[in-house]
Amino acid sequence: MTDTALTTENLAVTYTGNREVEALKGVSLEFPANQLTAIIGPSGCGKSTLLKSLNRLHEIQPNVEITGDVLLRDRSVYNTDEPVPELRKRIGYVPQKPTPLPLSIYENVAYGLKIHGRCDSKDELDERVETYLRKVNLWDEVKDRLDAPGAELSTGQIQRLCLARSLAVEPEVLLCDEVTSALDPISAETVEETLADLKEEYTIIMVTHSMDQAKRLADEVVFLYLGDLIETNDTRSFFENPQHERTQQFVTGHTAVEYTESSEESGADSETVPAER
Ligand SMILES: Nc1ncnc2c1ncn2[C@@H]1O[C@H](COP(=O)(O)OP(=O)(O)OP(=O)(O)O)[C@@H](O)[C@H]1O
Repeated sequence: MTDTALTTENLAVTYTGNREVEALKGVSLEFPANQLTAIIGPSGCGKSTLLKSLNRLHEIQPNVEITGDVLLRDRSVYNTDEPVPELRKRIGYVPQKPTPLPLSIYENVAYGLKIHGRCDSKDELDERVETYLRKVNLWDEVKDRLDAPGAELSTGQIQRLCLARSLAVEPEVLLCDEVTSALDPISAETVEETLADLKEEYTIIMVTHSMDQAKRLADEVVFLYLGDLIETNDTRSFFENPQHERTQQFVTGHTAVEYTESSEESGADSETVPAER
């Protein structure tokens, strides 16, 4: 039986600013543990909204209403007294544009370990920093300059440093928001290789615009369309034998997005929208 790390129960998110946008319309899903799930769909279909609502990140913005629930294992993410920063430690988030702390490479990784009192001695801290830098395949590139500012690294290296920083607080789930899309192709490939290694050990949920990346990396695929969950399946079945007509259109690059206020806002139009960016 598949072990489920995270569950959404009829999760609905509405932005209530100048215009009301139903970004997610009652999505019920199970994310399997120690696997990588890719969330895909046309622009404006609710991918980022779903990802951010998994660890309550969307609450940073004003005018957002949410109903339903998210369960981490069997504990509610929304109906809980647990402070949100503690929750976000257990469900980490890696953004599209990586931003290192204004600290050294070493301190970028040590920061979370120190704050959460996870190391009793300097030796242990050194060991843990090395462990996490190795996990993201960065150790060999930085071991001789650990005191250099994190910001001096290349964008691809910074993305891996940010991954190491997220892993250092030992999250149960890692949310990755288009983490390769701001990178040059070689850096993107290196980060992708790192994610392929990490998925053996971590539950990763990743938003991607690239179907090729989803095919290469994902164990499971979730397909959203205008805020609705259309189909979820293991990656091979999803691409080789899509069950839903909309999925078939999407995987063949012929998704026609209906003209709605929300699709207008997100830049989609009524013409055929290419599935790949
Ligand atoms: N802060 C906000 N206020 C109002 N509407 C928003 C807000 N954020 C997102 N939306 C709208 O909610 C819908 C879903 O947006 P979301 O960013 O989740 O989609 P997405 O699939 O991640 O899009 P993309 O692929 O373009 O990044 C879109 O119609 C978008 O315009």
